[in-house]
Amino acid sequence: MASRIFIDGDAGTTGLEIRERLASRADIEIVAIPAEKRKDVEAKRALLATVDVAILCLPDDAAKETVALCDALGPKAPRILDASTAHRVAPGWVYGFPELCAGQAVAIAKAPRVANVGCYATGAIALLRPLVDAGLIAPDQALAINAVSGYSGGGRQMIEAYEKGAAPAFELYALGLDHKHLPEITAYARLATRPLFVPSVGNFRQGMLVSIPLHLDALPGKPRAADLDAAYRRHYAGAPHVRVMEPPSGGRIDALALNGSDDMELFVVANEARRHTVLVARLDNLGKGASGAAVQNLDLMIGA
Ligand SMILES: NC(=O)C1=CN([C@@H]2O[C@H](COP(=O)(O)OP(=O)(O)OC[C@H]3O[C@@H](n4cnc5c(N)ncnc54)[C@H](OP(=O)(O)O)[C@@H]3O)[C@@H](O)[C@H]2O)C=CC1
Ligand SMILES: CC(=O)N[C@@H](CCC(=O)OP(=O)(O)O)C(=O)O
Repeated sequence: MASRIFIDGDAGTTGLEIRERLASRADIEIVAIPAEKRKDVEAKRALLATVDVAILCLPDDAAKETVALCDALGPKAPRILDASTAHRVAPGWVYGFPELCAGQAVAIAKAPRVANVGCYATGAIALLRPLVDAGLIAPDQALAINAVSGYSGGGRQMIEAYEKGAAPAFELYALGLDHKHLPEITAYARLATRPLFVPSVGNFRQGMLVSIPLHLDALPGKPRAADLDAAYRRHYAGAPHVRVMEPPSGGRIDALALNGSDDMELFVVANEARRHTVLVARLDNLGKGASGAAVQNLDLMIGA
């Protein structure tokens, strides 16, 4: 029997992308609230009681409201996959990043409530966690993470601002140094010291790079860049959506090259003579950074 899925927030950027990815699936029945009632609490409550999984593609406060509606349904509550930031480090929720560590995909498959990983966090944790687990980065290492995203990462309002020419071509933001992805990056990369995170947004719709510069001599055991690359290859062997790449021959990495894909690529670029390296993750913020990851998690949850 097909799994019944309700996408709460299906008119938004992430919701629409998920709907498109699921539209042709015979094993999934998408159920929806008529557009004019899409924020109506009673209509939501009634539908939630009839579905297997609710996927929340809402601002954080609205996601919390829908979770409260589910709580009130008791045994009739659907399983939840929340794409917002609201529950990523909350007790009782499983973090929706199947490649995080051995056992994470199984935990997602069984979980009643899964918090889909954040877009920047996907790149940052993918780069950091295997190296922390391998003892190549110390949990208390002083780290700085840089990133650039396409403007669709900011949802409908940012998309509208860029598309009417009312936004700068490129800017750094979150310069209060307290971006909303820092709690999940710190927790799931197993860091004891909160990293610095400097995101930026540019005048292109989608695409993302997350990069972490490191002095090799500041790392435990003073490894070679090849040791970091080898740790990634061990960690991601058999992961269908993550590829460890050779360093780019021209010394450049295009942020848009994975657009339209649900995969992520990792690079270890280095100047070994200088003992410098930069770890880079490339992804589509709407693909592996959001809707592609959500479908990957949903497939685990429904056993597809
Ligand atoms: N864009 C991205 O790259 C990523 C986004 N996310 C997360 O996904 C969530 C959605 O983001 P995104 O799709 O970008 O945002 P959008 O602003 O594009 O979409 C959000 C949608 O939710 C609707 N909405 C707001 N309140 C309610 C409600 N009470 N009931 C039903 N619908 C409601 C909005 O309608 P209206 O506009 O009319 O208010 C809008 O259609 C956010 O939490 C975001 O952090 C996660 C990963 C990446
Ligand atoms: C360009 C831009 O504004 N990006 C958003 C992050 C995208 C997003 O919504 O992230 P989640 O995966 O956590 O939902 C931001 O920095 O707030």
